[in-house]
Amino acid sequence: MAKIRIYQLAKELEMSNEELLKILDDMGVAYKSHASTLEEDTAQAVKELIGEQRVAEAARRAEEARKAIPPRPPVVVIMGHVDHGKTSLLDYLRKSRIAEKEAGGITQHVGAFEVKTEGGTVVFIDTPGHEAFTTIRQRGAKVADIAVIVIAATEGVMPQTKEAIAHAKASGAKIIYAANKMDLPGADINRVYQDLMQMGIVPVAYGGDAEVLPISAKTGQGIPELLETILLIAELEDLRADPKAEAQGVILESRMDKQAGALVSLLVQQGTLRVGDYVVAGEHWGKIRAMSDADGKRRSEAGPGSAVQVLGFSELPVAGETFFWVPDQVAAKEITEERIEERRARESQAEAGRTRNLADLMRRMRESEQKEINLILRADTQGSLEAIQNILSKESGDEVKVNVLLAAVGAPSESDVLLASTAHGAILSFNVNPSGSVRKMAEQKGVPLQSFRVIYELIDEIRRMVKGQREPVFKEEVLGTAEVRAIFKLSRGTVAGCMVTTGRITRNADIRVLRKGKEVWRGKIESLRRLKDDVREVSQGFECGVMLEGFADFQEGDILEASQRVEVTAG
Ligand SMILES: Nc1nc2c(ncn2[C@@H]2O[C@H](COP(=O)(O)OP(=O)(O)OP(=O)(O)O)[C@@H](O)[C@H]2O)c(=O)[nH]1
Repeated sequence: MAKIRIYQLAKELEMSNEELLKILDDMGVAYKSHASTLEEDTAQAVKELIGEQRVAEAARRAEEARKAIPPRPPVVVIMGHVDHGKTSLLDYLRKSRIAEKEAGGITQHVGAFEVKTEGGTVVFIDTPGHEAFTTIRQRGAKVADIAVIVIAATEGVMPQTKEAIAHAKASGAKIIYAANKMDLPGADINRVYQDLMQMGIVPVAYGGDAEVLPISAKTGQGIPELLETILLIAELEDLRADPKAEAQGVILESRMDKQAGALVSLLVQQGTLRVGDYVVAGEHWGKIRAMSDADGKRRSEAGPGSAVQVLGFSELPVAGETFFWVPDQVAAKEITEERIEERRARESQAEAGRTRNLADLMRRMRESEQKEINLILRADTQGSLEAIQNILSKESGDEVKVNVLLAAVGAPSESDVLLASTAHGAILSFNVNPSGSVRKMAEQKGVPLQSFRVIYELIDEIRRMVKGQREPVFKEEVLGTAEVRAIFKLSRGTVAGCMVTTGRITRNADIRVLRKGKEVWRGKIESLRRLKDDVREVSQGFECGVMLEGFADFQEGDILEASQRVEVTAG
């Protein structure tokens, strides 16, 4: 930057000459008038100073605006190993709130309930376990701010405790550990401490920052302290929500009732939902006709942190879907229709884009410039897990970080697949084989799942992932060709009546339309039929009807060439 006069700089910085002169005075810069020239580095220093001041001012305003938004209650989910007392804890909490009300008060299940204490209100998600929680997370919604991991102090950390911790961590929720069943003679909080430390989680009692609280879901011992800790963490998290904003939140549950119709439970996270409002959730919309809360009371409005059951959806939205307010029916219809169309388009591409193996995952990571590899490790023994993790810790580099979401003994489970699918990760197993149903689920959800028998093969695979050496190489394999013999214009589109002249045509093949040897179009098949039936493939010598996605200008004599991309396994 060359020399500049003060009034020019003031203009450039969009400020008055007086303001700039004042700043120059503060900086001790000498000048005669606003027409004086500034040295290049002085002008630069002024610019930087003003830049900084403006950033600070914007941050201050943003903070002020945030502080003007009222606090909201924390939302808590309870997770843990089977039989460690999740349901009992929820029951205790639910009862303690009912006891405060008049006897005989009705309660209804609306997916979440509030517990009011002197220190504030806490909202508990009413379904124990991490399946429900993960289904919600799968759709991208963050519902719980805090996860309470229940660990029976009679047993200590068990396999599902680890899974629950992994799920909670992946969701970004703050975690509190509740050592339960402390009323039993066999309970030992030290066992819980030790087990957690083995996982690298250091309890406050040992100088770490993991809150581990002794409780009994049976006697209620320690539960007030648990609630206090939840509220303390909530305060530190400074959770806020604007009741004046447009309502939005998460669908917690939905079911069809023979008499009432669609019963949908939802949690309002922002804004205030009112009877008469229109909302969209996923591909469905509703006009709220009535709302009721966990006490069975009719509500005309529900603010942030309220869980309510609503009437007014004609079809069931999926649990975990986020919902949001829209102004009217026109908007509701248009948005849901758009979404349905988008999904259809995605589905037809899904076949091609689905992650099938680690190489696919790598490619996707590179495309999205993801710098972390999320892994779930499963092995036959604790010893082999430790060995793998030891080597792994040396592989994690600056460029790509290997993030182990869960390392556990035993075969990969369906819950692992959910976790990997939400975190866009892969499951690697050593000396343990996933069951058929787990494999199938992984396939459906596009989660790479690979088993190894030799530790070093597993490590090599990860090394390749880290170094990005596993650039997949594809080649195009021609499956067959078909000749267009007749063209039918139907209401649903144009169908090319074809004869398969060589090889075969498959439903999900890539198609090139060749006219006089030249490619005129390239894309996918919309529908492939033999006689009246949708088929997956048609072989040489048979006739078929083909509709293409986005191409209808067939001419008799056009050749459809079907091919598929196959991965050439690099050495
Ligand atoms: N003595 C004692 N028993 C408890 C306590 N908490 C739970 N139990 C008992 O432990 C058993 C399992 O408790 P649940 O609350 O059903 O455990 P859960 O974790 O919800 O189990 P699942 O729903 O099967 O995953 C029940 O028999 C409870 O009565 C406790 O603090 N003290």
